[in-house]
Amino acid sequence: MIGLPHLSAGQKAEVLVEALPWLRRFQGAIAVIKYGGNAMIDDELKRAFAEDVVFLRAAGLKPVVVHGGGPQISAMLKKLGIDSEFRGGLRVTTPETMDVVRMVLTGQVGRELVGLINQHGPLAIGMSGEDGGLFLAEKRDAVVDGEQVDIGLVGDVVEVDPAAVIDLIDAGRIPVISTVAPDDDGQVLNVNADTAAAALAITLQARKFVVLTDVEGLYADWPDKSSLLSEITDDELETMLPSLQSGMVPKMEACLRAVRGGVPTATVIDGRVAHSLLLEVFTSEGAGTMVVPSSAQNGSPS
Ligand SMILES: Nc1ncnc2c1ncn2[C@@H]1O[C@H](COP(=O)(O)OP(=O)(O)O)[C@@H](O)[C@H]1O
Ligand SMILES: CC(=O)N[C@@H](CCC(=O)OP(=O)(O)O)C(=O)O
Repeated sequence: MIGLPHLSAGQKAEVLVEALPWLRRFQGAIAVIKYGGNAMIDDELKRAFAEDVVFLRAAGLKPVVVHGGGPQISAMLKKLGIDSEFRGGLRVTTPETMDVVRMVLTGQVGRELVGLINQHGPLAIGMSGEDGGLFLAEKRDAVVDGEQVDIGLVGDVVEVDPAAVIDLIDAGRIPVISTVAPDDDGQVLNVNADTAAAALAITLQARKFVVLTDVEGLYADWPDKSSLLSEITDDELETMLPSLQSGMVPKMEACLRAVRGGVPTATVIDGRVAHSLLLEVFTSEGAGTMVVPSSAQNGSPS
């Protein structure tokens, strides 16, 4: 975990004052926050994430957490001696793998996050795409070197019924969502968490979509560390998408989809930095890479 330098009283006051316009701008706003499994590195970081989410709620935002758990699923599959591979950033999912995905995401990762948030009060309620008809999924292929490849029980969200999530938000709760989702026949599919989070952000008309991962943001020329982008438009991102690799493919596709779907900004931030979520929401510098519509300038808060 990366620590913060010691601040004087004056510097602390400055930080609080700087937050004021952002607190005003985001009063009552829904923020969909995707917490990637690769960013859940240690207990302290997970605790800091839970604090940030509770802070957002206390500051008058309406946070909705959508979590991943890719590394946690891989660890469990390994423990059980089940082979697993990714194609085009998506896990090849057999029926046996699907059982493990569901168990780990909903029964392990989701439970842990709910527990951490609820150390601050009875706020978080865990649910999956199966609960209250939240997500309807449809089987999808992966695209590898321009070819469609069958990757088994993997789906894309095709419909979102946000009623259950809205009920929770209206009751002052923080929904914590895992992204397994049934298809039309009730077959449960493995849905990439970035993809599902974007679909939910669009349906909820979220004012912010923030994705926590294990890099500083999007690099124009990965892995050249000097090529980190602080802002990119949706059109620029579309042009760049075919050159992206591995987990960045579904992640940046999700950001593009969210912004094109009406979410004002989508930001990829470094989940390995404690409280990066607060920096992103409440400071003028922000954090990570922000995707903005080509037609809009992000600018400063009003
Ligand atoms: N252009 C790029 N910019 C940043 N990261 C990239 C890029 N291309 C590939 N990556 C890789 O994508 C990873 C993030 O995706 P992923 O591992 O799926 O994270 P998460 O579990 O948070 O969804 C990074 O750790 C990095 O190794
Ligand atoms: C289809 C697919 O790849 N599903 C993902 C679901 C979890 C996820 O997306 O987790 P992260 O956000 O931590 O990557 C998987 O099985 O790993």
